[in-house]
Amino acid sequence: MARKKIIAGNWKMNKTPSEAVALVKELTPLVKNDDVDVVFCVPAIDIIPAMEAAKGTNINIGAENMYFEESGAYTGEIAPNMLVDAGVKYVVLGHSERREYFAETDETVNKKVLKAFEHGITPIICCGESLTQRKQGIYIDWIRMQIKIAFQDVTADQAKKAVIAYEPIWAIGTGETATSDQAEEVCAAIRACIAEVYDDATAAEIRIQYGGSVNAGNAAELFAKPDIDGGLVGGASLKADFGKIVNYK
Ligand SMILES: O=C[C@H](O)COP(=O)(O)O
Repeated sequence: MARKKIIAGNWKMNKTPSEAVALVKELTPLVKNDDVDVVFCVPAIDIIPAMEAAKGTNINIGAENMYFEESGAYTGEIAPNMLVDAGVKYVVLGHSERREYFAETDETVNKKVLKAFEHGITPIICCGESLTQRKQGIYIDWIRMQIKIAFQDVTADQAKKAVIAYEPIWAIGTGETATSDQAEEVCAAIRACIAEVYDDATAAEIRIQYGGSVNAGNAAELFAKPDIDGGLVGGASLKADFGKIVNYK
């Protein structure tokens, strides 16, 4: 069975609620494509208005983060059942910006992944190496470690539904995209790692995205690779270009 592509925008810390509604409306006619799962991961305050604006369209609204506790004294955090109640089906977890600026670790990412599955939310689990790690030639080992920890105690049935986003840190927001061969090498290694941890059937089903300066000009080549099942798109998801990325063929 062929894997359905999943192309997600990660808006990061951009767009006020009213701007979010306007952007969803602007992009709605441009991102129609039944062959692709389309997700807009938006700031927490934008989730409800964006969800309302996306009603009746093929756009899924996702979150950019979530906490791993159910409720309580965690000022500023968003609980999983808050996302569920708002209709959220996808959540980005372990983005390199969360790891760099907000001290997220592989262990907290794992807790969040388990909690997302417990609540029926599909995690988009981010991994990726720094430029130094790439130059040192240790990037595959690094990413395998990130994956193994992120999936600790995750069952094969859950893992099949997960989405992994391979995002080399040196390619994020820099305009420097990994070549399609570089991206495919790592996405294939991630799939092999999943096969080792689980089995071939799980590896065949899990979807792996590439993220890092994806744009309308490079999406088709990246998404044509056998182990790349779509993209996690930052900057280009905030403009009409996102329509071209979703309709890359
Ligand atoms: O989550 C998305 C990535 O960080 C990629 O961002 P970018 O497309 O702006 O490079």
